[in-house]
Amino acid sequence: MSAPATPYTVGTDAAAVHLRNLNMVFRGAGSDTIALQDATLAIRPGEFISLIGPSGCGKTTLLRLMADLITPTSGELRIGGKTPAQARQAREYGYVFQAPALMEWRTVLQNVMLPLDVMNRPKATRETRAREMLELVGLTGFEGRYPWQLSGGMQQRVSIARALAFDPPLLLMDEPFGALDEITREKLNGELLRLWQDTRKTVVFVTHGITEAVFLSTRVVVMTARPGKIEGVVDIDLPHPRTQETRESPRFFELATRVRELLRKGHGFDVEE
Ligand SMILES: Nc1ncnc2c1ncn2[C@@H]1O[C@H](COP(=O)(O)OP(=O)(O)OP(=O)(O)O)[C@@H](O)[C@H]1O
Repeated sequence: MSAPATPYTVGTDAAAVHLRNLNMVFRGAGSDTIALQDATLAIRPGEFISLIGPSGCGKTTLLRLMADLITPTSGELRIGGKTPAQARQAREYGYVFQAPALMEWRTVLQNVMLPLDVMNRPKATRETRAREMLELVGLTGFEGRYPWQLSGGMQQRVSIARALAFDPPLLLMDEPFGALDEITREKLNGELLRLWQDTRKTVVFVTHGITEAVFLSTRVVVMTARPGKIEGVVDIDLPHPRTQETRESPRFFELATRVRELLRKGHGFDVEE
């Protein structure tokens, strides 16, 4: 276990995501908000990284910067060696939002096919690919349903299938299971891990849940608010495959405690030894 003061770094080209001294300031009428200050991090291809921290610490801002939805105030950001704008054009990432954001008038199959329609992929391959993705997330048999006919967990699986449809190397996930009950969330955590192992995508996952972060990740990035900063990084050395037993192991408890300590430190609380 480690929480290096300077996060792991690799050469820009080797990293799936590389940020160096990244800053994001939102200019307000009266005051500015430093949403992200001096963030440096390199994410290796195939890693599962969770971003955890209190409300307002810049987790979504960091994800939006990676997705080229906003432009940094200063600093460097590369996605697979490309600028965020180049990466967006090259469709390097899929984005999963907190709310599934499905189109109500399209069936499950049509929702998953949507990005392929937009990209004008050959018609014959669109449906085959969408069906494969639905199988991957365990929704075979539900192709003809409409989003409103599905549970929240199933809707979120459809949005994951949609994000994977064009096979991006990077998956950006913003609290995808935040609105779900604990049991459904644990089930989807297991499914997401299996999917990650099958596809070897790089995943950047925003969460408020310590156990969720520890269970899923190769590393947990702990952030603090006002200004938004990376407080520390915890390596998660739990073996795979991870199961219910993993959650109950002493090592799991130790790692969760380490993440919790960093969160408390960021809040300015005393850290219990
Ligand atoms: N478009 C914007 N304009 C002005 N301020 C913004 C904007 N987007 C975010 N902020 C501010 O930047 C800070 C970081 O916001 P961000 O949404 O990244 O936090 P977060 O860690 O994702 O929070 P939460 O856990 O509540 O989703 C907050 O203070 C927020 O109010």
